[in-house]
Formats: sequence, C-alpha cells, structure tokens
Amino acid sequence: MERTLRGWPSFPRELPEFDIEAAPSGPRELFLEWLDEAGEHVLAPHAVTLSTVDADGVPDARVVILKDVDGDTWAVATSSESPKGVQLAKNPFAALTFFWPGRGRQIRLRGPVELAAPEVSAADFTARPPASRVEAFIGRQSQVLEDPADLDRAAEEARRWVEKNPDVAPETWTRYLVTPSEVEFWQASHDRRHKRLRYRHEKDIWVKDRLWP
Ligand SMILES: Cc1cc2nc3c(=O)[nH]c(=O)nc-3n(C[C@H](O)[C@H](O)[C@H](O)COP(=O)(O)O)c2cc1C
Repeated sequence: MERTLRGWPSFPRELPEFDIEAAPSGPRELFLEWLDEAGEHVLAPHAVTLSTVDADGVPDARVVILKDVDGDTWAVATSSESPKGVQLAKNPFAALTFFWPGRGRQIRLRGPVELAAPEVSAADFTARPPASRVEAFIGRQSQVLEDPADLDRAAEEARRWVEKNPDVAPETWTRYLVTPSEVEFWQASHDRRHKRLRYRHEKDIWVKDRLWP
C-alpha cells in the first residue's frame, strides 16, 4: 500500500508561477486571482474544507461550498443544527482550506466566525435551486438514517412545503462569515522549493511573511 501511495503523482508537469515579490498588499485580491485561475482548470474550485472544533476540543472537517468573498470575510452556508453548526455555536472559530491539485496550490485561512444577518441567510437559502432547498428543509443533517423510506417521506413533505412557500427560509439555514486573521498561499514546485506566503492581520494592516517550505 505504502509503495502505491508513494508512486502516485501529486501535481501536473506544468505548474503556474507564483511571484511572491509582486503579491498584493492584502490576501483578498490574491485569493480572487488564484480562484479565477483555478476555475479555468479544476472542477469545483469553490469547494473548500471547513474545519471546526467540537465541545471536547476535537477537530472536525468537511467540504462545503464557498458562497461569497465580501471585503475581508469568506462566507459558507449550512444548517445551524448540523454538527458543524453546533460546533461553531460553541466555538466560533474555523479554518478554510482550498486545495487545487491541478494547479499545485493550497490556500489556508483561519479566524473567528460570525453569523450573517438573518435576511442574508434567508436570501442565500431562497437563491438555492429547488432540490437544494428541499434537501435543506428536510434538515436532520448527519443524524442516523434508520430507514431510507423515512427520507423519501420527509423529502416529499419538504418538497410540498417549499413549493407552497418559495420565499420562506428555515430559521436554521445560516451563512457563516469567516474573517481570517491569517491567510496562507502555497504553490508547489517540482524542485520541492515550494513557495509560501502568509498574510497576518495585525493592527488593521496585513503583514506578509514568506515561509520556509
Ligand atoms: C463538494 C461538496 C460540497 C458541499 N457543500 C456543502 C455546503 O455548502 N453546505 C453543507 O452543509 N454541506 C455541504 N456538503 C456536505 C458536507 O461535506 C457534509 O457532509 C455535511 O454538511 C455534514 O457535515 P457535518 O456533519 O460536519 O455538519 C458538501 C459536500 C461536498 C463533497
């Protein structure tokens, strides 16, 4: 097994350049640049690993979709009753990790998390396609499903409800806003001299540090 794992390539032969000296003064601009670039090459560039910590201090992580980048906040959305929602209520800090193997790039962000205004969360919900709204209305995310027929029944009930109430969002649907205190950009290099640039938010300015690979 170990040999198989070691034999798999991680990155394509051609990798993009990362000119650290020319990096902008804040991470948002560079993030959007890399996201756009990734969008031309990889599937789901907006899929991101959201890491949280539970009440016992044990980390948890799962992939979600990035909903927006507004100013210095990165937004994701989920149910406040899901395990990650419960974890964020107890411990409102998170990390977001983007990995685009096709570009040899990783971006890591970490910082405090706030809830968007209820009308913003509601608008996020009503903008979802009907099937996604039904799925979110069913709720009970990550609970044990004893019988798949229970899901069919709940989905049918939710479908009827959503059809009759297209502008209503469940109170549990929530946009979470991550305002990073640190953002790190990582660019793979075939000679292993991977390039890393970290932005640290300090007294209202972004401090840039180049990191050892
Ligand atoms: C590509 C992808 C995108 C996903 N997007 C979301 C999302 O935006 N919101 C969400 O609640 N779950 C999303 N999921 C499902 C989560 O990964 C996870 O299974 C679910 O939210 C339950 O997580 P929890 O038990 O840690 O709360 C996505 C999964 C994948 C693979």
